[in-house]
Amino acid sequence: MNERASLGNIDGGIQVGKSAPMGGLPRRKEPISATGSALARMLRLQHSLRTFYREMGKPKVCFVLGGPGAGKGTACEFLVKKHGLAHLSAGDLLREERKRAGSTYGELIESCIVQGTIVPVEITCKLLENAMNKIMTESNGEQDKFLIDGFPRNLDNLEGWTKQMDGKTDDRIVLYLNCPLEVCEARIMERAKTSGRSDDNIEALRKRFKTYEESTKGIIEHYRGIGKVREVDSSQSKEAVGDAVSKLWSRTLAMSSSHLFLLTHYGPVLTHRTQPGDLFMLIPLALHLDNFQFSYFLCFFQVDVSVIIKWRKVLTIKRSRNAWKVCLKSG
Ligand SMILES: Nc1ncnc2c1ncn2[C@@H]1O[C@H](COP(=O)(O)OP(=O)(O)OP(=O)(O)O)[C@@H](O)[C@H]1O
Ligand SMILES: O=c1ccn([C@@H]2O[C@H](COP(=O)(O)O)[C@@H](O)[C@H]2O)c(=O)[nH]1
Repeated sequence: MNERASLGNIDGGIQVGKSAPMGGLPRRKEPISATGSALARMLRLQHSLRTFYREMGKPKVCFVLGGPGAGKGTACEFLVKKHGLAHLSAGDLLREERKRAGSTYGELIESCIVQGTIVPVEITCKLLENAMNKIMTESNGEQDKFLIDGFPRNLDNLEGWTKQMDGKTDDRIVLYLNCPLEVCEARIMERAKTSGRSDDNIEALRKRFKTYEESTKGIIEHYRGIGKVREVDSSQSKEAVGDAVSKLWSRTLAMSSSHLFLLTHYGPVLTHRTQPGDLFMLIPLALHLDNFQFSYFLCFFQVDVSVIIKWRKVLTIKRSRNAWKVCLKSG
């Protein structure tokens, strides 16, 4: 499903964010001795679980950046088709808002687009937030992975997003499509023959290039500095770029959302990063380790079955009533 743009306007008024999937920790079966270290472990565990569930419930975001004509929209469409992600193009949302009857911001948006300058973040951010909420609501929370194309473009965007979204999203990575501006120019001039866009002409394009060089590149560098940039050479053919972004998605994004964690009083005892192609199952697990005294393990996860199989040297898995039980092998 291509969910590009056409998804909301500023008056949409839907609340952002969705609550964590679980309210709190499960009750333990046996009391633990109230020593200081046990308490410290408990608190640490509680803290990691809170963080974990807080992050789990948030929409996951991949920003897609690159010069005008670098192929952001094209790459996003590919990812939507191949991986079923939701695609929000900030530019498309602004163009949509510009033509909405009665919009307060239509003229301002048009003037920014033609001048190649950046629309104030409050407007763009609200449009993005409304569109994300619409998708999440309509999919009953199932669609929670978003490609945000062409945003954040400058410092105002970056600061505004951080402030307005206030940790409501899990901003995973920035997909940077690196393409020489001469290539971008040739592509846009070709697109201009049919696009009908008021900024697809050489005069507006030069202004957009200037804004890109002066403002957007700094944002990409900011993200690179914190290790979030994944770069693809988008001067290649559409197929090659599609392949590259798809591999990136599988290796980086899918992996980071599919850890197997077993959490205990002692903190996480087992984590594993899965490989592309692993089998995933979404099963609520109540896990017990028989040999531990206070043994409430928990998981509400994407569990990679092949990982469990690898661990079968030390663990066995039994089904007991409605729960799966993981037991240490004796001997
Ligand atoms: N790898 C590619 N090789 C050749 N042409 C491409 C490639 N990727 C995109 N194009 C073409 O270049 C034009 C611009 O692509 P696209 O709209 O995806 O870029 P964009 O980065 O989203 O642009 P903008 O920032 O202006 O919205 C389109 O006509 C598209 O078909
Ligand atoms: O976050 C954004 C995104 C876009 N704009 C304005 O829209 C045009 C066109 O954007 P495309 O991504 O090329 O569709 C851009 O030049 C800006 O004027 C914006 O202000 N903020």
